[in-house]
Amino acid sequence: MRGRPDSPRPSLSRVTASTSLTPTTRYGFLGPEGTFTSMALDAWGPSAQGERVTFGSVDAALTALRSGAIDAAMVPIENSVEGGVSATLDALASGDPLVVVGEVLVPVTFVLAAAPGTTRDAVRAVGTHSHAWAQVRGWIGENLPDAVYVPTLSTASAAEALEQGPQPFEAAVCAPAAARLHGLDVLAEGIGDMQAAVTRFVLVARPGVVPERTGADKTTVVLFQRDDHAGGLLALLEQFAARGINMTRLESRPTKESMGSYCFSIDLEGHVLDERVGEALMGLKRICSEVRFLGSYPRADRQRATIAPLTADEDFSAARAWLTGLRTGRP
Ligand SMILES: O=C(O)C(=O)C[C@]1(C(=O)O)C=C[C@@H](O)C=C1
Repeated sequence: MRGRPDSPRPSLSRVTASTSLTPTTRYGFLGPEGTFTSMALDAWGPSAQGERVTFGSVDAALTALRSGAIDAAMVPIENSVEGGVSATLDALASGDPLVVVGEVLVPVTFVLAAAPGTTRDAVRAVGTHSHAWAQVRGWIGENLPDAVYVPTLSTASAAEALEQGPQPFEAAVCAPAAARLHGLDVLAEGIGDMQAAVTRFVLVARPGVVPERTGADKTTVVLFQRDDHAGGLLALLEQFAARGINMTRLESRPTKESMGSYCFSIDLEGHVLDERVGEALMGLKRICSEVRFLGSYPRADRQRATIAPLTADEDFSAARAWLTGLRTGRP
């Protein structure tokens, strides 16, 4: 994993994957139009011809996906300021299997917006999504120190509500596009505490076709340990280290079964069709109580994996051919 960021903020970027998704695919997302999630879906090329279905939460979208009511769902999974999106990580770690088929990076810019004519002095309460609130806390603390926070289902639902009439909040924290869409006045722009904030979204589908290997891929897994013992996490990570596999995200999440019981949600560089990734997954399958495979998919930044010496596909094939020779008496 990388320590400090050393690359500039990405522009909105997408990757389309060759999957079973077609122009008639029904895409679910956290609505209404104007959310950052809707922008992620806009950036997902093939969605242009599909049907767009809005939901009030990530859980509702994933439940609809599992039931077959929609074919794919765009959900936030990671934010450069707030870290992993727990609602998404937890919903993917349990229940009927779902897989990630692609990812989109969306730069996140917030405005403070209100019904026309509202002044900043009149703002006593602010409505927005909890993740957005966490990203503007510093600005609010300095500029509206007495403002009360009112949680809403999304940033755009706060903006939409203000257009409809008086609410328990006078202003919304939302994307500039949502303020425009709902005819709101922008009272302040660029109010995010980190100007370079980016949210990573993933397109999730029911298991089917695995997106093609591109050489610039990620694989997401959730690992459940058999038991709690000293060095348990190290044993899991060794499976990656021994095969030269870099991780891009590692988080522990409670399994919710008992106090102190955690699983590990991991993104790694590479595709399940890469020999080194396949071998690592087999190693994990041996030592974990469950390895939940959440998909291999093209990276949004198209950054190719660095293949460490002696971990290329040919190195694994040569070693396997050698073992076959030994086993068949023809070394
Ligand atoms: O409310 C929205 O606009 C969303 O798309 C949700 C969401 C999130 O869940 O993190 C997406 C991106 C931003 O980081 C803030 C909120």
